[in-house]
Amino acid sequence: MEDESSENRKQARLVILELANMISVPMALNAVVRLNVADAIWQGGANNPLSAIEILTRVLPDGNGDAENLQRLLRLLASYSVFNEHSPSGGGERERKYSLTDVGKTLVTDKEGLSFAPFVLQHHQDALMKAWPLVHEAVVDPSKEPFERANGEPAYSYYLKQGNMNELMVKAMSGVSVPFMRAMLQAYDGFRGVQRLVDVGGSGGDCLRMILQKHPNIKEGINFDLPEVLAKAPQIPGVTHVGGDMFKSIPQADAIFMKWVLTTWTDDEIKTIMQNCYNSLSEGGKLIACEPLLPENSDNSHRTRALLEGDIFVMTIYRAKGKHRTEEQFRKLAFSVGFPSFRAFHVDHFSTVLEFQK
Ligand SMILES: C[S@@+](CC[C@H](N)C(=O)[O-])C[C@H]1O[C@@H](n2cnc3c(N)ncnc32)[C@H](O)[C@@H]1O
Repeated sequence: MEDESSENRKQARLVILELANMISVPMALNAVVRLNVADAIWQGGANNPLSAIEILTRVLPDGNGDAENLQRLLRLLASYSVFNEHSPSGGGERERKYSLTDVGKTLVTDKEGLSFAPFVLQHHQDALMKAWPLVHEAVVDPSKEPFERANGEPAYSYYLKQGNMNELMVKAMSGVSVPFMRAMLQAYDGFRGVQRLVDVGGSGGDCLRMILQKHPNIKEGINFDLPEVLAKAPQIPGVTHVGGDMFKSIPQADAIFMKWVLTTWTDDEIKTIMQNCYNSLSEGGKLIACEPLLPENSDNSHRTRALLEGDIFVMTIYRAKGKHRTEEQFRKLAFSVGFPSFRAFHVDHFSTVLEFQK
């Protein structure tokens, strides 16, 4: 019989209870995003510490709402570094005040109307939430992903049939992709000499717009995505919209850009996409893909956890055999369709630039 009073057992019981209640964390995050708490605290850069009552009067100005319950959410999220908690007079429930940490600031709406908030909302919509109790089914039978089991069809086609889901997806992608692209374009100069660039799965077109701004040598930029997605995408000077299916063919180019596209598909599907890229590239042309890159070793760092969590998200929502891959797995896939040269540029902790040259 184990000694339940030993430190090891106490720790073990604590950790399993923390894990069993972990759902409180993303749902609390989703709640503060729905309430628009980050913008309420930020107030044009003031970021002054505010009590839950003060925040509540900003997010629900009609005077309704429960400040104590808001504070319970803020406390939990302070323990995950989303908010700083200030208790100037050593405690007391009404004394606690909250400001935004660097993590919390990612939820603040910027001048372009973007932030990470739509990504949080996008991940917690009803149709996606319905898939999560079915994760074990991806082990029992991976022929159908949990999202499809729960909703009767695959995620992308489901989004397209629900206009608001498609719009939220585009907004979520822009909010996450724009800051990444700023960092990526500072560190990576592989677009030099490119004249005709196709962005495969370009969504709202932000990535392409930013690449063209930085590299005026690119004379022609093509946003290639599903026609239904492009129908909602804004017109951007210098960018042509071409609707199509990357599994059939991709417009000719001397470089192809692709961000967060390969990850959601199976190995066989990736080979088809990469083969179509290879066929459409001129000799010496490049496929520049930005994808999450899984580390070889498992540990408890933020990076490894964020990438492993994203991997389970892909398995649950997009394809039971779609996944985050290691550098070596990408190298093998690329060689198998004929790309002789491959380089990885580590410009970000989550996504890596993978350059495949024909
Ligand atoms: C995860 S989003 C990435 C969007 C954008 N590249 C970014 O990172 O901000 C994947 C994109 O692939 C597009 N897509 C899905 N299936 C496609 C297909 N068969 N052909 C072309 N694009 C497709 C989706 O519409 C979506 O815009």
